[in-house]
Amino acid sequence: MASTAPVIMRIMASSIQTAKLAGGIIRDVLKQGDLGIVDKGKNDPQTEADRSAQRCIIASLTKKFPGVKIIGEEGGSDLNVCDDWLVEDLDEEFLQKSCPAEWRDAKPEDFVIWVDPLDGTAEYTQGYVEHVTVLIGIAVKDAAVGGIIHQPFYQQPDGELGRTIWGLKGLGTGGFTHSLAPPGEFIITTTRSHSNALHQQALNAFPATKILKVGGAGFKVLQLLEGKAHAYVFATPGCKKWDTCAPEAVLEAQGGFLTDINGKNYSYNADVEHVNRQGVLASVGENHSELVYKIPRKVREAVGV
Ligand SMILES: Nc1ncnc2c1ncn2[C@@H]1O[C@H](COP(=O)(O)OS(=O)(=O)O)[C@@H](OP(=O)(O)O)[C@H]1O
Ligand SMILES: [Mg+2]
Ligand SMILES: [Mg+2]
Ligand SMILES: [Mg+2]
Repeated sequence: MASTAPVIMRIMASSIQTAKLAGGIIRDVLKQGDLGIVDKGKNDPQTEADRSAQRCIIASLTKKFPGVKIIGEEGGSDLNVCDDWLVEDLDEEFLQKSCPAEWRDAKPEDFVIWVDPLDGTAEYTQGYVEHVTVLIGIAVKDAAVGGIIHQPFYQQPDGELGRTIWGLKGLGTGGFTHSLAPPGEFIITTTRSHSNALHQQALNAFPATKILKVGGAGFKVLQLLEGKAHAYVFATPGCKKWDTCAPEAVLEAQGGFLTDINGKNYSYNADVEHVNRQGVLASVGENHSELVYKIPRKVREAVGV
């Protein structure tokens, strides 16, 4: 029987299942060995895994939600996919949850789904597979509201590969255990493949006890959620709306913040510029605005207030 749950609950439940299948495709491409790397720009690779995972996600979500706008990192995809790549089912456990009142009446035309089929592509090609995530972000009008972060290479205690983290503002999060980062330290997580002089100036302004250089916006936000870092700093343009929509929604559903370096949330409607011009600053604590003011004015002015 078709579910009568509100649209946002069905999009979330379908995205959970779709992200898992996309994760399997990403593992399969690596196993088979020919990554089919194409350079989209400087330090901006695309592989067969990015292309195939995107086709699976966009074809599945388009078929299930024909009235919803979907924007994927890898551009227009051929939606004519084999049945094995079409996800029909919804995550039943998620569907049992109660929909927060604020999203209950949202209509298909209110949504934009931002898809990053493989976040951390540079790291995927270099063997840092634990940094890789599949990101499906759900915006209602301007706001990032729901998100799925799937880690295809996460090893479960029973040996199974992959785990799926979700967050919906007003409902909460699932799929991981939230921990706070160690008090008395200040650990920053940041890019390992897209640094520059401006970004370095911002990093230098923080009293960091440790700097973790890892790939992907999804993985960095997981480090915040699991207490491995206190703040995620990226003080330069480069990452895009599909990098931040899902991580922002999951982090904020857990009480954290993901904003530009001026402390402002990005907009995620269908007409926004894809590049996050004012960088990224994310944290789990209640001192987010203090972090904003640590970034030197000259960095802020160069990136654009
Ligand atoms: N300068 C530049 N050029 C092109 N692409 C860029 C740039 N900076 C960040 N990104 C994209 O942002 C995603 C995360 O990359 P990083 O971990 O290096 O940076 S970040 O700190 O999370 O922004 C990662 O997304 P994926 O392409 O999905 O892997 C990067 O491609
Ligand atoms: Mg990319
Ligand atoms: Mg990305
Ligand atoms: Mg990507």
